[in-house]
Amino acid sequence: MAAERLNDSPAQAGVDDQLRFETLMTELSAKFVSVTSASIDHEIVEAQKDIVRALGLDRSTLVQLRDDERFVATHSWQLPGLQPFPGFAVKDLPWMASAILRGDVVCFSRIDDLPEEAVSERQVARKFGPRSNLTFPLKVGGRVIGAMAFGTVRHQREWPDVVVNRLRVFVEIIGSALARTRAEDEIQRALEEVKRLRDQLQRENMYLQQEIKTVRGCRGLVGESYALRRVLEQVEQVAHTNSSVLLVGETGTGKELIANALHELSPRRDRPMVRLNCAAIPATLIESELFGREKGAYTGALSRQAGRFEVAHRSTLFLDEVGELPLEVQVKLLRALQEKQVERLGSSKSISFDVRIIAATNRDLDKEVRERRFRDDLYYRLNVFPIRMPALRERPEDIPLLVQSFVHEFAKSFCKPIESVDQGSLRALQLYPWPGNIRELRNTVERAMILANGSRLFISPPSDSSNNSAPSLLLSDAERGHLCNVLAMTGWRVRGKDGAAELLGVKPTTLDSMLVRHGIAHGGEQPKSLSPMTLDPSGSGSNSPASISNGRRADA
Ligand SMILES: Nc1ncnc2c1ncn2[C@@H]1O[C@H](COP(=O)(O)OP(=O)(O)OP(=O)(O)O)[C@@H](O)[C@H]1O
Repeated sequence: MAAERLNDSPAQAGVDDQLRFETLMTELSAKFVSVTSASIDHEIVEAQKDIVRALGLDRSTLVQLRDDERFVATHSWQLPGLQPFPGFAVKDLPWMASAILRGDVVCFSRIDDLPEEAVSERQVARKFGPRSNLTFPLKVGGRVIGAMAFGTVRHQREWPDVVVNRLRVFVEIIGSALARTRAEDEIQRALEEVKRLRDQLQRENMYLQQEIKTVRGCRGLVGESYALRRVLEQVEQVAHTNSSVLLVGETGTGKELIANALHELSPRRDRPMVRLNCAAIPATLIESELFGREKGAYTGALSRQAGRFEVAHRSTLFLDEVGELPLEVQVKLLRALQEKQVERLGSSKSISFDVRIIAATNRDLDKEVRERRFRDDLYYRLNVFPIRMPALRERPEDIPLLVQSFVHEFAKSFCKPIESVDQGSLRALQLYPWPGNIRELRNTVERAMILANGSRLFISPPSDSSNNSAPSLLLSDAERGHLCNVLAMTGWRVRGKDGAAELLGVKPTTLDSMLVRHGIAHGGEQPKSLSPMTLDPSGSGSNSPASISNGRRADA
């Protein structure tokens, strides 16, 4: 057998056998350089088998030191019929354990070769073997983590230097392979943890995005008037299309909120809506804001800048105050919308975009077109789906709900626990024409909240409304105002003696339909503003307008 020959002196050893052993060790070493963590355990046992057979041994065992101070056999191979070596506790074989932990090679051909102090080792070896043994410490990153042993239990043998040296190198390679695959496992575990955290973050992100949408979407809109519900129906109809939407209405009526709602309900909601307030940017800069510019495109263009069309690619571009666009920019905007391409200022390269346009204006664009301040072709292009935002005076029944919503908002930020709003104040607010609409109402409530020093809030309508805008001369506004005044006189009673219908000289049913037409109340019901208005003092664990008692919000 090859092992017997290797046992002999080098002079007697067959060159072929030695060559075969060398070849085996080279092959095994090469294999362990690239072994994967999935196959290393199997490959170690296979190598033990090959080495035991090549050297004519009986068994090989790889033990690893565990926290409980035991060398546990993790890989072993032995000839059929032999018991595997079970491993040992440090305290049971102290001489062997400390030799291994020092990093010494333990080699004996006969049990008697063991030193005197190896008392337990001798006893165990006599009882269970081995009769000859060669044990190498197994190191990972310079630290002893176990040992690999080769031995005989049926006969004694010598351990020529060539065998010891080759096996020592091989065990070092096993140690490196274990270190590498352990590190790979660690990296794999770390990657899996990173992936798990990333998935979790993605889920949380989606949740937060959804939350943001909730805040930004229709839910920020308070009101339940017929006029507002009609607007929200239109929003629902057009949101999912790519059509341009033109929002028209007085300042402060909620056009930007509706633009947000349109975007958030559209398939483009995963990307942020891009805004441009055409009135807030000097005419000279609007072009570069819209279309972008190359560095040096004009004096002062110190850097390259992408235009809003590029930024809004696959999303929505909200052009607020579009009626303020200078005529020359209107031409370029129209061309960009027709060609779906822009060129940055200072560049001749065309950049394609896919952008949905929502435009808003508080100007009367029909009139602007007639007076040639707004291009008719651009107007038709933007006015594909017009939505008219009702003025607040057209929907006074929303005022109590809006007031509640704003009171809650400011009560929280000013830390003022308001329990109720004075009913007389609410009626006065409903009679006020609100030229600045909801923005003005919000500012009015904010002012009242700053001045408030009790649990009941009194709110006075702005006194100098005439400074803000000229009174409306429309017959319908005058009629509406008169209806509200008479209703206020009768305590909002429509029917019966001294009711509003009698005072106005009309049938109660006629008054009912007039109230509906003006959006004051529905079907002769008492207007919502008359119901006792009490604010939930605790905020009911939520700061959202929906949590206000009596409060209702529009939800598209
Ligand atoms: N239905 C509503 N419910 C609650 N708040 C509203 C509502 N409509 C408008 N607001 C609030 O009123 C203020 C003005 O709204 P917004 O800016 O959308 O109006 P706008 O019509 O775009 O005004 P402008 O034409 O001056 O730009 C904002 O604070 C907005 O949150």
